[in-house]
Amino acid sequence: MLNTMIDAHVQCLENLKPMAPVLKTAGDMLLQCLLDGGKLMICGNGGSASDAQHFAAEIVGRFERERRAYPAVALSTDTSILTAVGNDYGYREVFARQVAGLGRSGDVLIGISTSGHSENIVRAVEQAASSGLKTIGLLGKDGGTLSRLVDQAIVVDSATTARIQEAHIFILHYWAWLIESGLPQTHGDPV
Ligand SMILES: O=C(CO)[C@@H](O)[C@H](O)[C@H](O)[C@H](O)COP(=O)(O)O
Ligand SMILES: [Zn+2]
Repeated sequence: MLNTMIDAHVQCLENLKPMAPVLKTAGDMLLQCLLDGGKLMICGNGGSASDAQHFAAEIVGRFERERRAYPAVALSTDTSILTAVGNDYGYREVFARQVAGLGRSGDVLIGISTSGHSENIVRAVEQAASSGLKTIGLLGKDGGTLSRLVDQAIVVDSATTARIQEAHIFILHYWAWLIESGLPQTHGDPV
């Protein structure tokens, strides 16, 4: 089984090579947002919530180089907001409500969903559009509903959630590198 998983993982990453232009375009959108004074908002469920938090940490903290902090917020971290909004408005609203409260025109929302169908991500993207944010979907399978809603859809060509998630974190690391390469550096050794 391990060899099968490794082969599928490698194939998923190989399939990203022809997507280089679209991955670069989306990464440049994130970089430009930060250079223009905007912030990144990221949301996902389960493993994708972890990916959202992982990426936000690399933007606010650092990836590989010393530089000033830049703003990125994972919408899966505040349990008081998640429980209040989930309890009062329903789980589908937990991210959209935060986009409504925190999102500003010029910000970018990244919605991460392996199925492309999670309702709370769909609602977050709808809210982002009406609040003037740009949107990127990090998706899988057939891209789902989200592929038709976001400004820039990235669909990992696999039917297996775990393999899609592994490609997603690879893409997020590529974006962290691309963003950091375009931001002013400060003195310090690469990590
Ligand atoms: O990490 C995993 C499976 O590998 C799970 O926690 C998975 O993220 C959850 O089932 C999510 O609810 C799936 O949502 P989505 O990717 O379809 O939007
Ligand atoms: Zn997982």
